Amino acid sequence: MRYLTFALGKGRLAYQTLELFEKIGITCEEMKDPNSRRLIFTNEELKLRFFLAKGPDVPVYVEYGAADIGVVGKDVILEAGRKVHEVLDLGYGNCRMCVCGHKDAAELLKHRELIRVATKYPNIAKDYFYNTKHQTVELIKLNGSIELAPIVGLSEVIVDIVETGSTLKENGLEVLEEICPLSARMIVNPVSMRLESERIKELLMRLRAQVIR
Ligand SMILES: Nc1ncnc2c1ncn2[C@@H]1O[C@H](COP(=O)(O)OP(=O)(O)OP(=O)(O)O)[C@@H](O)[C@H]1O
Ligand SMILES: O=P(O)(O)OC[C@H]1O[C@H](OP(=O)(O)OP(=O)(O)O)[C@H](O)[C@@H]1O
Repeated sequence: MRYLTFALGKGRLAYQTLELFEKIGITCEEMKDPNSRRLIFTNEELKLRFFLAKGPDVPVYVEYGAADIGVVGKDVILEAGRKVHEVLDLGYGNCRMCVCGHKDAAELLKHRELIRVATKYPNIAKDYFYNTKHQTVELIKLNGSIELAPIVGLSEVIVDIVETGSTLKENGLEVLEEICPLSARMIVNPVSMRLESERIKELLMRLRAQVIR
């Protein structure tokens, strides 16, 4: 039997992903050691391999088949636009992709003015403004602390993740429009889906039973 390989997004989602796998009897204790520099972990008994990767790299590993399965946020899947099958909403990492800014920027959105939009997610922002809203905007790609942009005058609005809303509140900003809800998702390589369909279906069935609870 060949190994099934999993690419798991590092960061916020990693702990809950490992917990979920543990619930269905897939354990990888070594992965939890924060001091380990080891990159890939094997469960010989179940013929599984796991590795943690930066979120945006997960769909890349899965599209190329270097990983059969990936777990990553919906935001990353939408932004990456890779040829992967999204098979399951895992029900954690819930947040929203939103257009945010100072209250008065709502008028600029309403009148579809040519505004600057700062974001870590240019593809999601472009799709929203051009295809959903039919509004021409100037996109500015940033890599973090996106809320700074409207405060220092880099842009009128931002497109970013909102979870509790406290980052916005503490910086005098608010949600102006909601783009879509987000959560952790499981993705599968299309070829693996066919070649390993029995193993993947069984895994999905067991995961679904946990997710619904
Ligand atoms: N408050 C939140 N902020 C950002 N992401 C969140 C939040 N809540 C849930 N998520 C989900 O968790 C995923 C991973 O978030 P995390 O912050 O670890 O990654 P990241 O934003 O790529 O981090 P970094 O840029 O620091 O590497 C996101 O892609 C998103 O789907
Ligand atoms: O609604 P909240 O609960 O406040 O969460 C949302 C904030 O968290 C994320 O930032 P992150 O902590 O990943 O840092 P970053 O801005 O450097 O990416 C996101 O980009 C928002 O800034």
